[in-house]
Amino acid sequence: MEPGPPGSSRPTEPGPCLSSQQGADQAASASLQSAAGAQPGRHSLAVAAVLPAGGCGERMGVPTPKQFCPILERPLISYTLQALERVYWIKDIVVAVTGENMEVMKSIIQKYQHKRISLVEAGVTRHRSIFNGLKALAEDQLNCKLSKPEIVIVHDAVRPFVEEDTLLKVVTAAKKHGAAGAIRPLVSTVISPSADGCLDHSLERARHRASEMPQAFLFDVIYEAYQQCSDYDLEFGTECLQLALKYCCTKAKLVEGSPDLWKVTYKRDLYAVESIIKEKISQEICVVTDIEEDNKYVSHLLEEVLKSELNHVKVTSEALCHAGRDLQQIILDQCYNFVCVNVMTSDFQETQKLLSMLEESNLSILYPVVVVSVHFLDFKLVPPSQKMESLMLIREFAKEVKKRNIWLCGLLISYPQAEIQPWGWAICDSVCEDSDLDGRVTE
Ligand SMILES: Nc1ccn([C@@H]2O[C@H](COP(=O)(O)OP(=O)(O)OP(=O)(O)O)[C@@H](O)[C@H]2O)c(=O)n1
Ligand SMILES: O=P(O)(O)OC[C@@H](O)[C@@H](O)[C@@H](O)CO
Repeated sequence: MEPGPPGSSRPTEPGPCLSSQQGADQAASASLQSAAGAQPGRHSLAVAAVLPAGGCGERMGVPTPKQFCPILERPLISYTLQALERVYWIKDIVVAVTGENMEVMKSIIQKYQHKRISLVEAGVTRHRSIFNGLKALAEDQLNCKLSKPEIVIVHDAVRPFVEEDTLLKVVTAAKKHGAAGAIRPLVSTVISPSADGCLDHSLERARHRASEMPQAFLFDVIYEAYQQCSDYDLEFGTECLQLALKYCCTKAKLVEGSPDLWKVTYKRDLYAVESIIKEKISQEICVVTDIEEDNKYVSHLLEEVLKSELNHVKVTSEALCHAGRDLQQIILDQCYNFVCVNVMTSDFQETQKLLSMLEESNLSILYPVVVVSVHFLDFKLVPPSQKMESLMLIREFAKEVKKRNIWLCGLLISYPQAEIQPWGWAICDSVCEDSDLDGRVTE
């Protein structure tokens, strides 16, 4: 399932469009329309976005342009596209990529089912890439399916953590002031060196801010600015707000942005993005079992242990049966971590049912889903050799489902039937298909 057309249900958290967020989105849209002077239902504000993604990522120091560097096996730009797609009142997203990366970009759009995306050729500088995106929106080009928006958002493709409320703030401010941009407090003090490489003067840090993204403009303002822009500015400029001021006398409204708005520039930033994403999608674990009394008892014990061990994580449990309607809701609410309990059985039937449901939901298109298949076997009834042999079958499952971004591992708990305690897991043998799990399962 992928993000739907505007007005459809939208997820509140990152991930495919699975959960209904109609109410909150309508509230946001109403807020946007009313604040922008437009009337809901009568005159909706036409908003589009331009994403410059034509750089080579020199400072990243790797062969792959940073916007295409993988985070949890998915290109960085796909996270940014998904963040913008969650905002259904952005009607078009124009991405500027180099000719050599056009096919790569098209394959990303297809694989992750991105919608409302149009591609234009990037320029040799960021400003030229942005200008090319604006030209596509200005209906300057023949048979172009895009229409000119009232407001255009400009957002770097390498800033994946942009939230709807920040976009709403800059768009609302741009409607009123002609231009708006997100800012953040400076971390380091800005200094000005003299010609001989010594300190000439420093700026008072408290009186200055870092210019971030997103930025938003009345389309006519920023388009006019780019059309008037000198070659020098197009070549060496880094600030769109400055172009609006210099060429259109438009003073941008500055909007305080959130800490996560930073631009991925150096290699360390990739590790930070991965860590933040893992944290976002590790907020809930669902313990899944069938309705057998043994399983329900063990499932309850397991849930209690997880709740006590992982107090920052929401732990829920659901029965796999009842046609899975309850579990469907858990999946719709975008839980990405599942523990499937199998007591005195190692045929993985429950786990297979869960895997099938997860594959049907398309939940793992955008983020990896972790499934831990836990097998409680009474070692007096099941000889050790047989228990490990049956568990090894899970490796084959794991290889197969990994292709669909589902990370499966097995945990065998051998115990004497009478001794299973909420805290006492006797002997654990685990079979993990992929070491990447460590960052998710053990947290
Ligand atoms: N000719 C260019 C240069 C940059 N960008 C885009 O502008 C955004 C911010 O630019 P920056 O962080 O400087 O990206 P790079 O130029 O790729 O990085 P570097 O300066 O390290 O090469 C990025 O999404 C980048 O892809 C672009 O569309 N066209
Ligand atoms: O110069 P770079 O292309 O690295 O980065 C562009 C940034 O300057 C820009 O995204 C913000 O400062 C807001 O304009």
